[in-house]
Amino acid sequence: MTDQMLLSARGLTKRFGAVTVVDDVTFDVPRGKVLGILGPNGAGKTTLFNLISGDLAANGGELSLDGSLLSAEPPYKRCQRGIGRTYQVPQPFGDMTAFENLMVPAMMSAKMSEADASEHAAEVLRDCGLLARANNRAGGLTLLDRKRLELARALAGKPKLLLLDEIAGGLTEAEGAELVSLVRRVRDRGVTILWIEHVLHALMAVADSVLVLNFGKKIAEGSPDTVMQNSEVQRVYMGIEA
Ligand SMILES: Nc1ncnc2c1ncn2[C@@H]1O[C@H](COP(=O)(O)OP(=O)(O)OP(=O)(O)O)[C@@H](O)[C@H]1O
Repeated sequence: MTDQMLLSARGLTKRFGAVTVVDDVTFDVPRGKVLGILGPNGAGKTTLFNLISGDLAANGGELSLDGSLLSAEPPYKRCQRGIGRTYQVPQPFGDMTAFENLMVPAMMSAKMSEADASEHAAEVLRDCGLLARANNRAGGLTLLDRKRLELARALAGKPKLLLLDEIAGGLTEAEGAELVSLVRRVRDRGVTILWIEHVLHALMAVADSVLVLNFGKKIAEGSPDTVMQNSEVQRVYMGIEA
């Protein structure tokens, strides 16, 4: 590993009972780059995120961030170390406003003062197209706005590593293009991103490289073009037989 790598995984393994859902997975993510994660349903992609965010403990292997091991640190510690994530099913504090939802990670994870957090929260809401909803109760937002809020909450904690779990599904073409441009802006500010996404054209528009999982094992890794031409990826992910 070199100091150009923000995140490194070595032999990462997770079992549920007798089933190994993340199987000896090794990869590096260079700083400031976007790594796309692909794989069929049940391949272990979200479980991989849960291991990185600390929502689940691994059965084996090692993860390091910024050159130091992420051992048994709980999720809130990992947030404070700069890991932010979205969940497939948005998890806002439903009774708080959109703005208040952002104040929590800005103050608790990014450790900002109330005044700085407030300014940052407003900027993130604007970036994510939610400024007009700042004072709306999160639980009353539409699904699209809850998805935007999910991303905004992750950004409000000022992550250096951002884990995006299927944020493009169900968007119109224009909304998808807006999302791609937002992810690019975030990357251009120096944030390193891992993005699980089935909406391939959105992912391919941003990803610097792609890693493919199948039954928990890494089956391919490389540039988007190379990976999409890989015959095993075409077979397991796109159902194309050679
Ligand atoms: N807490 C759990 N207990 C038992 N099995 C689990 C648990 N979480 C996930 N699994 C199983 O682990 C496997 C991998 O699930 P995971 O959600 O990581 O897949 P995925 O690649 O993210 O799928 P999708 O694209 O459908 O979101 C699946 O077979 C799933 O049923």
